Amino acid sequence: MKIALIAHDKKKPDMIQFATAYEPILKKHELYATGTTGLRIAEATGLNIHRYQSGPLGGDQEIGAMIAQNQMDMVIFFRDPLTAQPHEPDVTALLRLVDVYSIPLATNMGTAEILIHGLDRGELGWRNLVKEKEGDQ
Ligand SMILES: O=C(CO)COP(=O)(O)O
Repeated sequence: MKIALIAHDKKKPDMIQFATAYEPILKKHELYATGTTGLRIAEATGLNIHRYQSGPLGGDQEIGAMIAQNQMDMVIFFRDPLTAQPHEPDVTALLRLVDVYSIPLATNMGTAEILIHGLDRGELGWRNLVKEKEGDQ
């Protein structure tokens, strides 16, 4: 499965904690991240992670483009609900595409834990069916 990991600055410690705790599960999947989040995760863990641009420089949009091509299976995006972001329109656009394509999304640690356990139990298998169907068209 392809998983996007994104965290706003004040939520990066949460993301590091999450990626460290679930490294054994995450390492079985293809990981993508916005620039700084990806760098921090790579520094803190042994995870191999494809890094896009930093969020404010277009990273959210790059991940959005993958979603638009049905190439992303799960998004874990620890947003900071208390700080204004200069690229808020990009954040909104990414979250909109997640809903357009019914991609499982966690915006906080509580939901991320549930998603990652579901992923490990193989509960995202339906994504392969969606992708196979897309390929048929
Ligand atoms: O701003 C972000 C998502 O909107 C995250 O970007 P960085 O991972 O580059 O800090």
